[in-house]
Amino acid sequence: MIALYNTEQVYQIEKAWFAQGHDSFALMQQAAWQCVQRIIHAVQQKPQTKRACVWVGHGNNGGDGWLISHYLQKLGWQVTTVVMSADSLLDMDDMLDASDSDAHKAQRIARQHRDNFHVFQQEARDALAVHLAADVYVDALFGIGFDRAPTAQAAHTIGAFNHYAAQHQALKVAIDVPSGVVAQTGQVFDGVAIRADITLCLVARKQGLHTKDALDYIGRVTDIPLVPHSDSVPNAWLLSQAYPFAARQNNSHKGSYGHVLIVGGNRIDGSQGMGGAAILAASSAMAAGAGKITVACHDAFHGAVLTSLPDAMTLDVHDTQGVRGLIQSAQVVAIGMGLGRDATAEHLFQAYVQTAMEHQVALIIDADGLYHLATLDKKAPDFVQALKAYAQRHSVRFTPHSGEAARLLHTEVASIEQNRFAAIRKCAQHYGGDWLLKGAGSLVLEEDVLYVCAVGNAGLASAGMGDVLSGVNAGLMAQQDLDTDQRSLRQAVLLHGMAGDTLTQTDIPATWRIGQRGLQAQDMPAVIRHEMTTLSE
Ligand SMILES: NC(=O)C1=CN([C@@H]2O[C@H](COP(=O)(O)OP(=O)(O)OC[C@H]3O[C@@H](n4cnc5c(N)ncnc54)[C@H](O)[C@@H]3O)[C@@H](O)[C@H]2O)[C@H](O)CC1
Ligand SMILES: [K+]
Repeated sequence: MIALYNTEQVYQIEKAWFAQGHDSFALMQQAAWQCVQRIIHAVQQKPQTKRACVWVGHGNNGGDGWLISHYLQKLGWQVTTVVMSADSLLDMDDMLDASDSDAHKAQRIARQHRDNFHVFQQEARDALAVHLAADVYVDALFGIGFDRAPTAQAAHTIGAFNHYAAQHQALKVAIDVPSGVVAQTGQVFDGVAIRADITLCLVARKQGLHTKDALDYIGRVTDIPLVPHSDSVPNAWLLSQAYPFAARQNNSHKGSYGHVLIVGGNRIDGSQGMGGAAILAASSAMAAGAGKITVACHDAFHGAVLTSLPDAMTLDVHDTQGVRGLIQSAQVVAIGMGLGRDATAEHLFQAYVQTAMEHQVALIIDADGLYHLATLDKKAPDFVQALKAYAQRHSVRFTPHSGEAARLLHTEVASIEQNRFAAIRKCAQHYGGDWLLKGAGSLVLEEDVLYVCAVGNAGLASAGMGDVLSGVNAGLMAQQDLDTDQRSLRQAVLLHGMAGDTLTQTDIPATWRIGQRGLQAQDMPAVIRHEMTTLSE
């Protein structure tokens, strides 16, 4: 797995390197030289490609850019350097001052050899445009220092970069971070960011490159490590490979693979009801290999459950005695999908979670279960504290999307989205247990280790996909013959993401192809079974 770092950790790695006596400017020279090698490698199929347009900002990312310009010219490339703002240009006496910042040293080297540069916005657009024909566009505007909504000047420059690069069909190479992406959180403001084909990630892989908006801007990420940092503890791990399953023992029987109880699929007076949620969860649990499944749902849906899952047992979700009895014989209870949000549903939720705790049964709390948990956090804090204590010793998984997480933390969705890494840690601190924060680049916090899920796509954001995921989660947790990794929350997230990617892959016959828009939850269980098979070979 690839280690992911937050920006403080990256700065720490660089600081520790300089503290050992290594020169920071030498590091910048090395960074720039390595980037030049990767750029040349990227266009090696087109040997006639020798025109670059390098856009430089006024921080150290810009410093990298000035040196990249200079080195490419030393190698015979025709290079135009576009300076974002005149105020970053050294005036003549600055040019003679050898003492100052790395970025200025870089600029001085580039300009002392009379590299040709143009100041964006100072020259009329059409006058500038004639200099902008190139095969490679290099984004050295902002790196890990970009930490807020872009100023007008930054937004204008980023927009121009994307415009001219597209006009010249140039390869877009982002240095360290695509400008406009916040390296800490993956945020992009109003779609203003460099749409890189390649991101050359310096020193260490930034966590923000793999979650939220960043996924649409990073292109292919290549690491340029530059300094040793194996002793630094990463903030998260990038998950892209699911854990393989061992073949099942011949002398096993379905009892070995656990009994899953799905509690949901309710019908609140007058509503159509949400039987589908329970059916999706149940069929996904079976697809993930659960031995036995019982669905405690509104009896109006028992027929539908049996039609889609003949081997499932059903129970009325309001039959508290019956459900409590069944909880005792289940390995895992997944509660919340389509349970409803009225007072009765809240009471059922609390009663069944209480019973699961009394009988040491594993829990998955999703959807309306999370809704009630957030309400009970204020209304019945002792119950929530008891669940937190229980979650320290037993498997309890919470699987919110950003909206549910916001309600659980009694805050706004925006505050979750602006730092998802911090949000998932707050949830775990407050409620205990293991957490999944769904969304682009889902985050998993399991056994206090943070993971970013690199599989899956926007198609998984459709209705019912969360119910499928809860089912896969329950199905894996129920199987006592699986090891910790194979039964883990991150394994469920990977399986779910892989199924979504398989369903929307483009290199299959058109008749079977499903677009991300067309992806539906009921397509998933069959593919989950397929993924389970490929992981068991
Ligand atoms: N020796 C080294 O330290 C090395 C650094 N590397 C490169 O340096 C950048 C990080 O450089 P830094 O100066 O910290 O930040 P940036 O270059 O990203 O520029 C930030 C610059 O821009 C301003 N700014 C921040 N946010 C915004 C915004 N939203 N709108 C407008 N302006 C903004 C901010 O005020 C700063 O002035 C790193 O990414 C590497 O590329 C290398 O690792 C080599 C060694
Ligand atoms: K950049």
